[in-house]
Amino acid sequence: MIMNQKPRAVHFGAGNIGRGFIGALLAESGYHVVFSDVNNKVVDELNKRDTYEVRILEADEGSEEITDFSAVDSHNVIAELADPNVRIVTTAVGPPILEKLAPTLAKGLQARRSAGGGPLNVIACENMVNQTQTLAKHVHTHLSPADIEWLNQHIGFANCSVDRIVPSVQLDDENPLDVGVEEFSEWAVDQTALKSEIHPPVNGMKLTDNLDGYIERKLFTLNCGHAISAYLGYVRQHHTIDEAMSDPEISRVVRGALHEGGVALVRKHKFEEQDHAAYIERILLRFANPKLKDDVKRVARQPLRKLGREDRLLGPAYLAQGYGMPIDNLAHGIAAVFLFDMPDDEEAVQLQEKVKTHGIDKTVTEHTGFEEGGDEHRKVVDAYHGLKGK
Ligand SMILES: NC(=O)c1ccc[n+]([C@@H]2O[C@H](COP(=O)([O-])OP(=O)(O)OC[C@H]3O[C@@H](n4cnc5c(N)ncnc54)[C@H](O)[C@@H]3O)[C@@H](O)[C@H]2O)c1
Ligand SMILES: O=P(O)(O)OC[C@@H](O)[C@@H](O)[C@H](O)[C@H](O)CO
Repeated sequence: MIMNQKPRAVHFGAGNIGRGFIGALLAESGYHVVFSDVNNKVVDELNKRDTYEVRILEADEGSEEITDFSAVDSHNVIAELADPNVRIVTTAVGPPILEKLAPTLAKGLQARRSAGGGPLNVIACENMVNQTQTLAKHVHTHLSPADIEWLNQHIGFANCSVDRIVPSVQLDDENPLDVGVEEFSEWAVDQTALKSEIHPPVNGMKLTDNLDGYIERKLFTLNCGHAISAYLGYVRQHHTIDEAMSDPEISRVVRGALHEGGVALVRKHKFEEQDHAAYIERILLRFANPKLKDDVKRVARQPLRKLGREDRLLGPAYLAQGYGMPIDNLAHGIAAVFLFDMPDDEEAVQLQEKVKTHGIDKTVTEHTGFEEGGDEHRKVVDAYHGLKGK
């Protein structure tokens, strides 16, 4: 057992958001952060070095120095999870990875139970609705009923919404761990699901009992506009999001889509109209940040996930439709997803194969739920043909 009195946090996924946001906040808040990653190169670098920098990529550049971290590969993380000094477990690995990570987390929590370890909270910081609950379900499949009972009493699984644009940019720094981020950040956590107080409190973590509002506002606005700018950017051969947003045709569609979804979000969550309009404007400015150099391919990654019914494109489209609002710009953005032809993205390859084999009409129906002959289906397919011809 590791006998260090300092509170520890285990964070799975030492990538962009792991090093650039969640891990950095935990370290700044007084935790020793143990990163767990399957990438041995990152694990070695994290163990070799004492610090890395989080560089703010804005007109007024600044940087934060992150210290007090170590790293383990997934085999050694089980002992870490049993350590009573570990108070919080976070992930930022990508939604499809949570199922793969679950057996290890289950073993670690079993080891914690055997060691008589105390409560802790698990928070999956992934861009998808209720991912911590999804992780909990996967973990349960690897546990006995008695373990699950113990888990229900001692381990909080709290959903969250996490927002900070962290591009995959290789900074020309000497330290490969350095990461570039935008200044803005927001991390909202469902406090109703916590099983123990988060102590020490994490700077910048907002505890809320209205998480649904935060999740939908962020996913259906920031990620919606981001995705549309990326897919249209790809079609119109732009390389980065800021470049795409400087294309008047793209920025018009993105702004239009955010307002279509926005009207519905304001109604559903009873947001103040003016506040939401300001939220949209702030997001458009964030996209235009030329220092981020955020690759359209990163933002467009995994198009099948992004076409999920509760995700950033169809989520706001169905919401707007439900309130009888038009969805012309959202449909335009959705159409562009079917043109994302990226050989090194497995989901893009699958989608392109479907379009080739079944044709665009059927593929749109399968992935959007819009019936052939319906207004929404026609809008998406017409926009697809219009974009394809460009
Ligand atoms: N980058 C952003 O701007 C941003 C912002 C908010 C939320 N997110 C979300 O955060 C998550 C991660 O995104 P990212 O941009 O940091 O991706 P990334 O690819 O930079 O990082 C993911 C990391 O997870 C590691 N990993 C993969 N499988 C693993 C496993 N089984 N165990 C431990 N580590 C594993 C990878 O090696 C990689 O280091 C995604 O869900 C994303 O939607 C990203
Ligand atoms: O991470 P994804 O693939 O779900 O989405 C790509 C980007 O839109 C996303 O990473 C944003 O940069 C992030 O959500 C900002 O908070």
